[in-house]
Amino acid sequence: MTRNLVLVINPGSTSGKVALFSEGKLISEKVIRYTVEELAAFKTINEQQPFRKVKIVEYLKENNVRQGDLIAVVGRGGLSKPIVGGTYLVTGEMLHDLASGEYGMHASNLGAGLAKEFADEYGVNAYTVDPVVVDEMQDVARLSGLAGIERRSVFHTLNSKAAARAVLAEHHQVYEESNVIVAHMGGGVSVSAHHHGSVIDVVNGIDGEGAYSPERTGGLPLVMFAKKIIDERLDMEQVKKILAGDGGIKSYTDEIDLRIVEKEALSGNAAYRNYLDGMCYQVAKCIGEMAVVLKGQVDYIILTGGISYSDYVVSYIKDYVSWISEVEIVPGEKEMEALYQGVMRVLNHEEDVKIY
Ligand SMILES: Nc1ncnc2c1ncn2[C@@H]1O[C@H](COP(=O)(O)OP(=O)(O)O)[C@@H](O)[C@H]1O
Ligand SMILES: CCCC(=O)OP(=O)(O)O
Repeated sequence: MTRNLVLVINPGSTSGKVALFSEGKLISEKVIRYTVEELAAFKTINEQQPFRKVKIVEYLKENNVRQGDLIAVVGRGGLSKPIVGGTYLVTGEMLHDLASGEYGMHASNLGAGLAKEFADEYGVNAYTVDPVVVDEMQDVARLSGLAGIERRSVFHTLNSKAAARAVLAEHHQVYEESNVIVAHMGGGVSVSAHHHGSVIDVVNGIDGEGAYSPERTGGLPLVMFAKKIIDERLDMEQVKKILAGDGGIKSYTDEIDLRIVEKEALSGNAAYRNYLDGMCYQVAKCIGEMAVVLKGQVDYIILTGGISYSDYVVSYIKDYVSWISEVEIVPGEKEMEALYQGVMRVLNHEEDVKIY
C-alpha cells in the first residue's frame, strides 16, 4: 500500500532541512547541519550536491521509504530567471539555469536538482514552489537610477507569502484582497510589499539593498565601496562574498549567530548593542519604505524568520513602525509546509502546474 509521501528538500547555506508529509500531515522532519569544515571541502555550491544527497539518502533509510511510497518530491527553488509565483515542474532548462549561476549562487540553487534526482529514482515528478526569484514587481520599482542596471525581485518568497496567508487567515482576511508588509529576518533580510496577492516591490535580500543582516551588508555608501573595490583590487567573487557572506553583523563581530550577539549586547557590551540596534533600525526603515509603496494602506506588518524569536529585536522594530499598522510576529519559517502545500495544490488539481 502506498504511503502517499511527499519528500520536501530545503537546502540552506549552512544546513539543510528534509521532511516527509502525507495526507496533510508532517510525518517527520530533520535538520541536517553541516560544519564549516565539511562545506569548506567544496570549491563551489554545485559540488556540494552529491554530499548533500548522501545525507538525504540516510534520512530516507531512517524513515524506511521504499519504491512506491512517494507521490512527489519538491525542492526549494533558487536563483533562476525571474518568474511569477506558483508550483513549477523541475525541467532541464531550470536545472541548467540554476547550475550555471547566471542569476546568482545560493544553496537553494541545489533544491530543484536534488528533488529531480530523488524523483527519478522513485519514478515521480519533481517540483519547486515560489522560488526566491518570484517577480511580481510593478514596473516603476525596477528602475535603479542607472541605465543598464535594473532592480530585481529576490526575497524569501516562500516564507513571506506563507506567513502573510497565515496571519490573514487568523484575522479571517484573504491574501488576494489585503495589503501586508513582510520583513523576513534570517541569515539574510528581505522586506516585501504584498498588494492584493502580488509582491509589487521588495527590499532585495541578496543583491546589496536595504538592511544589513547577520551575514549581509544590505545597501552601502556606493562611492566608498567602489573605492574599497579599486584600492583592494577585489574581483567579482570577493565582492559578492563581502555583500553576502562576510557583511553585516559578521563584519563587525565575526559572528553570524544572532543569539550570541544579542546575549553579548544585552550583558553590557555597548558596541555589540549598537550593531544589533543598527540592524533593527535599518529593518524598520525598510518597512517604512514598503509602507510608502502601499500608499499607507497596510493591513499588517509581519516580522518573521529566525531573528523574530528575539523579543529585543521585535520590540525595537515595533517601536519605530507600529504607527503604520498592527505588527504580527511569525517566528521561524514555514518553508517546509509551504513547499508541501504548493505541490498538493497541483496534485489535487486546485492549481495548474507551471512550466519554467
Ligand atoms: N531565539 C532567537 N533569538 C535571536 N536570534 C535567533 C533566535 N533563533 C534564531 N535566531 C537567529 O536567526 C538567524 C537564522 O534565521 P533563519 O530564518 O533560520 O535563517 P536562514 O535565513 O538561514 O533560513 C541566525 O542568526 C540565528 O542566530
Ligand atoms: C533572499 C534570498 C533567499 C535567502 O537569502 O535565503 P537565506 O536568508 O535563507 O540565505
